[in-house]
Amino acid sequence: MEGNEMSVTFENLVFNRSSGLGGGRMACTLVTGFLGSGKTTLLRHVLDNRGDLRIAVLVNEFADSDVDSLLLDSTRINSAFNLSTVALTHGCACCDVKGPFREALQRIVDSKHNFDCLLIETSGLAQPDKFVPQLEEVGMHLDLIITVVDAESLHKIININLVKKQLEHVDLVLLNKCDLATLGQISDAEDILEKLTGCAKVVRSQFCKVPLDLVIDCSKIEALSLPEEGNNVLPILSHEALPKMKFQRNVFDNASVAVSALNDTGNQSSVSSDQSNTKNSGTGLSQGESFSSVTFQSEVPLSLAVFQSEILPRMSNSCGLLRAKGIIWFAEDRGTRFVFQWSWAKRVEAISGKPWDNVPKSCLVLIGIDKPELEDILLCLSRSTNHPPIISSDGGLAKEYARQFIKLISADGRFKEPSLEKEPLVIFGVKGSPYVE
Ligand SMILES: Nc1nc2c(ncn2[C@@H]2O[C@H](COP(=O)(O)OP(=O)(O)OP(=O)(O)O)[C@@H](O)[C@H]2O)c(=O)[nH]1
Repeated sequence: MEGNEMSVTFENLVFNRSSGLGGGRMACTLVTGFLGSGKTTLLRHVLDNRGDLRIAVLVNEFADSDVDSLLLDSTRINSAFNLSTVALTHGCACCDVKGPFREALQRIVDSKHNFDCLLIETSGLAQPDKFVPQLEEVGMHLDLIITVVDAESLHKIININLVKKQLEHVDLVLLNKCDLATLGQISDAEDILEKLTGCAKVVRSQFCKVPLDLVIDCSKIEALSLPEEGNNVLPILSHEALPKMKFQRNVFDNASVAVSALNDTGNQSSVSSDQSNTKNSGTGLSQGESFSSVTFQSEVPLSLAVFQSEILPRMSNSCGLLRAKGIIWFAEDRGTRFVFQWSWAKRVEAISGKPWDNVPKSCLVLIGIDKPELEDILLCLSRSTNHPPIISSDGGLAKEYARQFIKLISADGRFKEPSLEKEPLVIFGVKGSPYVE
């Protein structure tokens, strides 16, 4: 199915809506699922195809940097609403019941933008039931709990308590990444899900492309007149937006207190880390395993060569890394914003995206079960921002760069033959230019 296809029912609801929200409670859809299963992909699909629906989005991330907001491209979505992004300014969404998450919910309820519904993406390590009381408190109606599942990997993670919990109270399971799974794996996964969830609906998907009325409640929507824009409205919120704050987490049943911290390094790149203990069992994650996250941020570009030759192999060889995601600025292609994704199934994706619309900066989150290993990768990342000096003492490296550059422009008919006489300096000019002899 194509991403922009909407079901007839949904179209009717959107285009013929005449009665609805009124005094009723705002409907909320909670999206949950293990690390890397496709939750953000689902949100992006809904937002890209929302028509004129006003959908508020809250993102709750295990790590403490604003990566999911970056990946969701909230600036673009917000400008479609003609709204500014407002960051949560205190605490962590799912742990601090009376804190910023509750505040954000309240602001969405009170918003004069009259949002049609709210989508909450929970962290890949969160339990959905933790969110329910807070929604009730602000008078929201939890309409649907969706769990996104990686069809190919379900059998490997199904013994993890957290994964079972995420499937406990679910209304709809999106059996995602069906393009990567065999038919056998898909039907095995469906058997597992039937046993675990009982009557929950299971829908196969690729990149979460499902009709929108499956995942959001369109039934109570009324025709909207656009209210005046205000500065304080928040269609996309992410508690990750404040990486420098310290907070406590309590994501898991019996667990866990974690404190985030931020350290600065000398080269304008920074790292932060936090840790949560949980009790899990299953492939790769044993009882008493502890989840950690570290964040790499840098205003200095990374070397693509080092990234490819050192960092990717290190990530692939790591047993403790479960997930990496973020935006990367590479020295070799400074104009392009790369979106990087790495899942624990060792799938790597680096998409060369649009040009930067703000100051270029890398922001990469690593989540895993072996903190020293994560920190080791972090160190490599930090080192990859230390590019070799252009002029070395013997000029050797610079000569090499000069030779490569000469090769490049010699092949381009628009340039005059470059001069090699003053190596490592290259003298060249555009053909017909009066400025260069
Ligand atoms: N091949 C394939 N890749 C997919 C599919 N759905 C999502 N992905 C990719 O899987 C990676 C992870 O997707 P996300 O949507 O970021 O996963 P997530 O659940 O939000 O991840 P966390 O928030 O870190 O837990 C990205 O590279 C997606 O492009 C799918 O159906 N097929």
